[in-house]
Amino acid sequence: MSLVPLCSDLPQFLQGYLPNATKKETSIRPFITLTYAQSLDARISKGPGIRTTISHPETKTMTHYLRYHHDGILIGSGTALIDDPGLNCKWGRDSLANSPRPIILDTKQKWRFDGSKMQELYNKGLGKPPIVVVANDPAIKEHHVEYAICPMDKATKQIDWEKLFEKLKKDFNIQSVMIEGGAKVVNQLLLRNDIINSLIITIGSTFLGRSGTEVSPLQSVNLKGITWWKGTTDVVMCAKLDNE
Ligand SMILES: NC(=O)c1ccc[n+]([C@@H]2O[C@H](COP(=O)([O-])OP(=O)(O)OC[C@H]3O[C@@H](n4cnc5c(N)ncnc54)[C@H](O)[C@@H]3O)[C@@H](O)[C@H]2O)c1
Ligand SMILES: Nc1nc(=O)c(N)c(NC[C@H](O)[C@H](O)[C@H](O)COP(=O)(O)O)[nH]1
Repeated sequence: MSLVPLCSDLPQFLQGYLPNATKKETSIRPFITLTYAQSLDARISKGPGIRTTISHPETKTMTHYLRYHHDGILIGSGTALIDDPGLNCKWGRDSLANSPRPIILDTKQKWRFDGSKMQELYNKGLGKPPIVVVANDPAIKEHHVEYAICPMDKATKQIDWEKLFEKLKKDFNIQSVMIEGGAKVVNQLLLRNDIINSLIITIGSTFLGRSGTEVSPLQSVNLKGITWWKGTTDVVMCAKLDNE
């Protein structure tokens, strides 16, 4: 399905929140944007296993514009398994060149590239092959997939985000990453003002109800540098996570 044109005021609205392609990034980590679409009751889907459209076509195009500006796009295995996303970039002329590298956080190796929409796009020359994040040398190695081995923290049984992003930059030359969900990933990273450079949230004018998958971090989070855009049915908020 093709995209509707990008709203003319969105590039300027987003400008201060995107990685600066012309400025040499000196940090040991890539520029990281956390982005997702939520309902008015802070749900990102109708419930476990239900792929749910929240964004208006205008903000869907904005998501592809954001993909255009990043080297990598990271999602959790939950999203990969439920949504079977393509994660390519349909904005601009050259889909392959403009697409970010998909990065799937799948330490339990449940997701397969084989048979996925990502593979279909890769085979058609419309998307890049993924990097799968694993904790140990993978038991199964799929053709065209690269693996980022990132040890788990023994206490939390989670990968160390800082080490992962450092690895993505050092070993895969990923200078910017857009994080597109899902809830478990977003809830962790909303607390990481030391890692996240920009937060871009689309809010759709719908309620998804209490059985929906909720985005709500463990503790309160303050924002700064807040700015809003208003579309036909959605609003978009850009902000930075505060250090307080
Ligand atoms: N509206 C949106 O913008 C949006 C975006 C993405 C996903 N979604 C929805 O979100 C839902 C999926 O969310 P979810 O929370 O179930 O899954 P998720 O995508 O957050 O993936 C969770 C999985 O990722 C892995 N993971 C996450 N953090 C990890 C860490 N620190 N270390 C190691 N592994 C880690 C684990 O395997 C975990 O089970 C789906 O319904 C999807 O449609 C909505
Ligand atoms: N911006 C946005 N609005 C939504 O309404 C929605 N449901 C998502 N969800 C993000 C999730 O990761 C999806 O799986 C991918 O957006 C699908 O990506 P593709 O179009 O297949 O490339 N994102």
